[in-house]
Amino acid sequence: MSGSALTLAGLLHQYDGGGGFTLRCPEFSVAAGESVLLLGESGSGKSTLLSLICGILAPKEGRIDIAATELSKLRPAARDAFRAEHIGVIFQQFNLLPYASAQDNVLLPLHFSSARRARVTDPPARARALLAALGLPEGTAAVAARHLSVGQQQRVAVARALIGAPELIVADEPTSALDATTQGTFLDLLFDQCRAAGSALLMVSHDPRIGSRFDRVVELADIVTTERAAAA
Ligand SMILES: Nc1ncnc2c1ncn2[C@@H]1O[C@H](COP(=O)(O)OP(=O)(O)OP(=O)(O)O)[C@@H](O)[C@H]1O
Repeated sequence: MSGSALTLAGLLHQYDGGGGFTLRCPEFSVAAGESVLLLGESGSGKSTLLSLICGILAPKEGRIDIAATELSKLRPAARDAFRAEHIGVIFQQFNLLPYASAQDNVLLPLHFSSARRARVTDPPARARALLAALGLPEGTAAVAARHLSVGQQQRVAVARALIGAPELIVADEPTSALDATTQGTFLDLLFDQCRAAGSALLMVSHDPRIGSRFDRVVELADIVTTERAAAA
């Protein structure tokens, strides 16, 4: 499994509440260091699939392998620890700690994973270097996340995902709040950093225009089938 950052097989997920949304993914994989854009309409199940891949949701059936570990076999606490160590997640809403500085937000994953921490020689210096490489103005590292612009918060979220070079970066529409020019610059920086860290990148979006930057573009509908329970 050394050539694969992520492998899904026979996956089945069903939400207990809500509209009875069911998602099946027979097979899908991302190679080590590969960048893949997953395209799908709103409501098609992109975030659900990413939550399964990150171990935030557990599948009813099937298996998820990341970095040669069967994530789907782990209990919730072990899945959280695994995520901290092997996956950098960039959420749609960034999920930054609002009162913590940009630098402290970037350092957060290292508190949850000693292995990831061990891969960074000087964490504060690395956090500042990542923020600078992602285009944060000098001095911004000390500013509380809640005082940063949306674009700056996006960069902090990316630096937090990248620190400690996890095998897989998972990004849920990270450019949705950016204009076209800023989006291009942001993606250049994200790709540079993923390449430097050797991380695979799986990004979901509904915007096909960014596809040319990726090694592979996949339509969600080609890898998953979904069903909704009929309304009562
Ligand atoms: N917590 C939940 N409980 C029950 N059903 C849910 C839950 N979250 C999502 N769903 C259902 O799953 C479907 C897929 O949602 P999901 O967020 O995965 O889609 P998406 O493609 O990421 O959408 P968007 O692009 O708008 O973020 C939704 O239409 C909704 O019906």
